[in-house]
Amino acid sequence: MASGFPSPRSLPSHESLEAFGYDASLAAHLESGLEPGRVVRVDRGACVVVTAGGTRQAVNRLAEPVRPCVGDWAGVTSGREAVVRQILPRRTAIVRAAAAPGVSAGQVLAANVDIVYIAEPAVPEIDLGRIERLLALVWESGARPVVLITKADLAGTVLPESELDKVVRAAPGAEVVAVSSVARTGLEGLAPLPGETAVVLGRSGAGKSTLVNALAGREAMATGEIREADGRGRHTTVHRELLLLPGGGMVIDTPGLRSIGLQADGEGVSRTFADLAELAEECRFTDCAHTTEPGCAVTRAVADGTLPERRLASWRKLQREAEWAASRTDARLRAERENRWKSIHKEMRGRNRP
Ligand SMILES: Nc1nc2c(ncn2[C@@H]2O[C@H](COP(=O)(O)OP(=O)(O)OP(=O)(O)O)[C@@H](O)[C@H]2O)c(=O)[nH]1
Ligand SMILES: [Zn+2]
Repeated sequence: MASGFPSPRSLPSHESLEAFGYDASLAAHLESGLEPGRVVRVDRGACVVVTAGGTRQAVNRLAEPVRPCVGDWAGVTSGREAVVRQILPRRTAIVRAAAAPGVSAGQVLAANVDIVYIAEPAVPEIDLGRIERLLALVWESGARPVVLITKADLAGTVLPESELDKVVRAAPGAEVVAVSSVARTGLEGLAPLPGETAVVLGRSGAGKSTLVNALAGREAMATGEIREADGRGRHTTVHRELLLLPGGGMVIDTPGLRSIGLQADGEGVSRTFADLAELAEECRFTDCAHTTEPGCAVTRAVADGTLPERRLASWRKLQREAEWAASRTDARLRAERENRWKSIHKEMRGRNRP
């Protein structure tokens, strides 16, 4: 199903809602009178849900300003078309800052995922900063990141150890694997376990859809050529889609990410730079800014080559961005609170009038 919506169909016998990960703790949140369903495809606002009765197109009738996103568990009423009336609490959510200026709420890229494959191609060159940025997003979400250096077959017979080592050092706490979807290397043991959901994130042309097809064992997603000039992709995938894999896990393909803005100032950045945080504990001053302070363990590590200067700069940049995003969120929440109070006061004044 590379393009177009599926016509309503019944679930094959091996596909039940449990196969998509439905369980008692989700059922506990379902409003009475609604049927559970998982959002398996989102394409410019239109979505497809899978319910016990089959897969069908859905329309959104949610009261709150929440948009269903791929991976969501929904409460629906269903006829020929399903109607989404509730979104069950998300266990995890991959959220990036909204691209549009003036909009402070983030965009949920995928929900209820256990694993995020961060796809970064080995050629023309590995962008460590992009990996760190995505790692911050993933650690923040509650899902487990796995960094995949894709197209390893194009980087010589094996990806040089030194290259891979740089990635490992930029991704403390995360698994790093060199893979080739074409030569089928590095894929063993990669697929999510039965009931688990993975999502692939990365820039256009990183090989996300090719990887999803390799895991699915069929051409489920269309793949694209990359531009000769700059080795970038052409944004072949335009929708987000969840597939059930032969092994029982699920994987979500997504369109190439143009921007990866950080949304919150939580655990994300500090976990991504856990090595730096550990070094900073050894600085003489607890409020060390790691610039010109004497006894700074961070600048010492840069000087003796154990910490790449690039990584320190990347940390500063992402931290500043996350703090700024958090302060904007605070300002927005404050404004919303004030507006709510204003309208309550106005209403009370109206009521007290004789
Ligand atoms: N040699 C080689 N080429 C690959 C590999 N994986 C993907 N490619 C090629 O890279 C190009 C882009 O792959 P896609 O899978 O379409 O990339 P994508 O990340 O899904 O791109 P968008 O859908 O635009 O976001 C295609 O020409 C693929 O054949 C690989 O492991 N080895
Ligand atoms: Zn310091």
